[in-house]
Amino acid sequence: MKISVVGTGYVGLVTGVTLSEIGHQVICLDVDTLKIKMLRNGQSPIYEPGLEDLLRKNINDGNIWFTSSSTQAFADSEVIFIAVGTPANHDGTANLFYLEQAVIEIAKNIKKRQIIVTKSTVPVGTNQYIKKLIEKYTTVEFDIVSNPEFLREGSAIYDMFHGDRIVIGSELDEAAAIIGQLYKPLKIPIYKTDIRSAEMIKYASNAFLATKISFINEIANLCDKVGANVEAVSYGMGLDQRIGNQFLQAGIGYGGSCFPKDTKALVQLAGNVKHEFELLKAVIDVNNKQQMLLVEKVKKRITSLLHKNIAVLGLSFKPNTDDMREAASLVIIEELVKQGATVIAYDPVAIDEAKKYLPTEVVYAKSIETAIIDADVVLILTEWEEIKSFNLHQYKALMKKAVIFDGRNCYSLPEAERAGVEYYSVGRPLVMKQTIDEASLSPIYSDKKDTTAS
Ligand SMILES: NC(=O)C1=CN([C@@H]2O[C@H](COP(=O)(O)OP(=O)(O)OC[C@H]3O[C@@H](n4cnc5c(N)ncnc54)[C@H](O)[C@@H]3O)[C@@H](O)[C@H]2O)C=CC1
Ligand SMILES: O=C(O)[C@H]1O[C@H](OP(=O)(O)OP(=O)(O)OC[C@H]2O[C@@H](n3ccc(=O)[nH]c3=O)[C@H](O)[C@@H]2O)[C@H](O)[C@@H](O)[C@@H]1O
Repeated sequence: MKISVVGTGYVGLVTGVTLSEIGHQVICLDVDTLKIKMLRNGQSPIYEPGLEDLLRKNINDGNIWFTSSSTQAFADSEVIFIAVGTPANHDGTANLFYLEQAVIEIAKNIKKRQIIVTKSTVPVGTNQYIKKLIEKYTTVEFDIVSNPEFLREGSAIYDMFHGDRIVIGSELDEAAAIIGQLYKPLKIPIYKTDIRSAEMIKYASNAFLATKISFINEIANLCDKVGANVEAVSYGMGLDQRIGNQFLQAGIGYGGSCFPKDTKALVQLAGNVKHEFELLKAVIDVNNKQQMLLVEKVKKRITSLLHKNIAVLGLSFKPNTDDMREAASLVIIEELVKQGATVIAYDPVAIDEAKKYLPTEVVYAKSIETAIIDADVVLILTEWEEIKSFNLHQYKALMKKAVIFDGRNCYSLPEAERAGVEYYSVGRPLVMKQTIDEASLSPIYSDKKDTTAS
């Protein structure tokens, strides 16, 4: 099939490359000419495991092309996928500016009947709006399909080939059948529904996953106070198949380009129809507090952050991506810098991207070793494999005193105990075996016994 994809970001590029891999002829359009230039040279503008190899293979096989010309992009297309960004406005509503621009370009340039598929995450009712907008600019016939995307960054290619479901929202069985057929080689279950329900499935799914995370983070905070271990708790909960073991990893809260914006957009959407989504508001609130929790623990431990060297390991919002959008590290590092600390940051992949977002005072290290060597305290913010597998004994060997605040529970407690480090994690008991300079230590968990007993 001849397919056009509008927007070559995480979703557009991965979709385009996947569709080309399963036998379609794909042309991708982006207004960012630099991206198009890189893509034509077989270079992926984003770090996504497996993406660049698949991109090059399909460029060489003549299955995928890149352009910044709308005329060229829609000259032969039968199906057009829209995958432009829908970021949050200041008030939390979805910003549809890029979508509107893309839709107008499509409407002005299509010459024959098309199926226009919305992959971008859009509020319920947007596809209906898109339909009306297109009709303003063209008399060419077209059908609208909502086909929300569920891939995760860092495992996007895997997810495209192994997704749990493909949701197709359409008012016309024929259009839904064509899109279903297009995806057939992926052998992923297809769920066909109406357009509004498809739009809602996307927001409800992200909101539910965010709820699971905030829930387990609240349990973790409670575990901290009553002396339980959240790892054991989430494992025990997850054994119940009705609960499931995924998305119960406690930490410093969710970040990324979607959970934060989509939860806010759903609250706004509910507000528009005079429905107070109290539960989701609490989920967002818990997440905002969770991001700062580690800093509060550090402050309790070393009293003042002024002139302290703080090593931060991991900057991206999750491992295996260089995406810094709404990463918890942004909020945490900004606070550390504000309090007068010197931040030495390390990330295996995201440093170049991080520099665009972080305060200029931040110093970047080329390795974990160089980041921690002069540090008073280490903060682990992203569970990259390299960080998780870094030997705990190295902290002990390299730092004057190994004080680690692990926001992602990367190490087991016995491991930390054996290494003799002072180890704070999320929702798990403190490990503090080494001899501690009492003068610099305030009793962060000194009330724990009392609380447990009460
Ligand atoms: N990033 C993710 O993991 C996922 C994102 N989504 C949704 O997919 C949509 C896209 O997200 P991302 O890929 O992360 O965005 P992105 O910001 O990475 O990419 C968007 C791309 O669209 C291009 N663009 C903007 N206006 C354009 C226009 N008029 N014509 C052509 N290109 C244009 C931009 O230059 C950019 O390259 C959003 O609605 C997002 O919520 C859904 C599932 C997963
Ligand atoms: O709409 C989207 O953009 C996508 O949003 C998420 O994908 P993504 O944000 O790429 O990554 P996740 O793996 O979901 O992680 C999101 C955040 O939650 C955090 N998280 C995740 C799981 C967990 O148990 N605990 C936890 O704190 C991660 O560290 C990360 O900051 C969803 O998982 C995708 O299905 C969806 O398509």
